[in-house]
Amino acid sequence: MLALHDEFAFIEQIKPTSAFQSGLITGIGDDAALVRPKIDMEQIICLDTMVEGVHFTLDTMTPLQIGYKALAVNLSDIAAMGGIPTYYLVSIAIPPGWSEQDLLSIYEGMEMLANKYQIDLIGGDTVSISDSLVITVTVLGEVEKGKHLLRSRATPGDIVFVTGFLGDSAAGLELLLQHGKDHSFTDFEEVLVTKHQFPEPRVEVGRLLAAFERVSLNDVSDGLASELNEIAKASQVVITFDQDDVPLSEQIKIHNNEKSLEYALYGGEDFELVGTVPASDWNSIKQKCVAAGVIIRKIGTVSSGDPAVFLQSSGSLQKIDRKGYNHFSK
Ligand SMILES: Nc1ncnc2c1ncn2[C@@H]1O[C@H](COP(=O)(O)OP(=O)(O)O)[C@@H](O)[C@H]1O
Ligand SMILES: Cc1ncc(C[n+]2csc(CCOP(=O)(O)OP(=O)(O)O)c2C)c(N)n1
Ligand SMILES: [Mg+2]
Ligand SMILES: [Mg+2]
Ligand SMILES: [Mg+2]
Repeated sequence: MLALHDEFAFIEQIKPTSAFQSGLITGIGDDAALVRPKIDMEQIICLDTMVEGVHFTLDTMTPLQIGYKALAVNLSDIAAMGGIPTYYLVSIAIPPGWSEQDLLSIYEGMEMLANKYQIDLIGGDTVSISDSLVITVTVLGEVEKGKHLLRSRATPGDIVFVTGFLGDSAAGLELLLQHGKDHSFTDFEEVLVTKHQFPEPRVEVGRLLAAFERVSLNDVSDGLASELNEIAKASQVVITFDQDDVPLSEQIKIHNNEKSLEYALYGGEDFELVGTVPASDWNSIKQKCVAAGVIIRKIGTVSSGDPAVFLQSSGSLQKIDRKGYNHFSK
């Protein structure tokens, strides 16, 4: 079955009829989009791709969830820079077998977040492909001049923090691969599965952190071990975190207590934020997160030395390498 009869008729259907952003000059319909950047802001630009068979299958995610997550993972990268998202573009390569309704559902999933964050779809590309669906979302964002958050700003003496719970998405994926998305999951399994299908990008936390003087920040796409190593390397510091402080949900402990730490360290796709701040800012940050309804936990400290990450558990220290999700070593 041909996915679409007419590429142009499809584009007409997904074209927004109104805009949230006042800086939008021309969106969908010309050779390129035109936007007017705000003079006192820096522009942020990122993209992430999701590939059928690699990031999702139709057994793990509905078309609506695929769309939602393709935008969510990019909003997570904007959050990790401390930014406000503004616009997005979508490139979609569609194989045979996908109905027009499936494709509209993908866009509906993206719209859920676009409406929440008041961001405009301003362009993209629609092409055919032989086998697997590929969706690439580009997000533009902005941050006050000098207020962007980098991975490279950790300093000895900082505390290390992480938002939310880690590992739930990987545990949810395991359940989905085992039973398929149409299975009737128990309530606690449903929490894990939902975390995999509808991750919440931590844009509000990124914004509140951007008000602080010095924060290093990264989002958890490939697992805590990988992200902490990225901060350690970018900042040229040592990070030590405590096994007992890794935030694990009640649900993951019920699902598989023994493997829960492994999911948290190496599973990925949590899309929480991990970073470091001066110890003097910690209480204030914690209070602001609590007020915003987001869990945030201190998990470790930063010290000087050759870049490395260590896990502390019952008195012993274990070096944690940059293992985690890697597209080319499985
Ligand atoms: N094929 C590519 N061409 C150019 N830059 C790339 C490519 N792949 C990744 N990057 C860049 O490498 C950096 C790390 O990418 P990635 O690990 O995917 O980041 P994240 O995990 O935050 O999404 C980013 O700055 C990204 O833009
Ligand atoms: C069917 C299926 N198999 C495996 C996974 C697990 N998985 C795929 S990509 C990925 C890591 C995150 O993706 P990546 O493209 O590395 O994101 P980025 O770091 O660029 O944000 C994980 C854990 C999945 N989501 N779905
Ligand atoms: Mg990426
Ligand atoms: Mg990232
Ligand atoms: Mg990413």
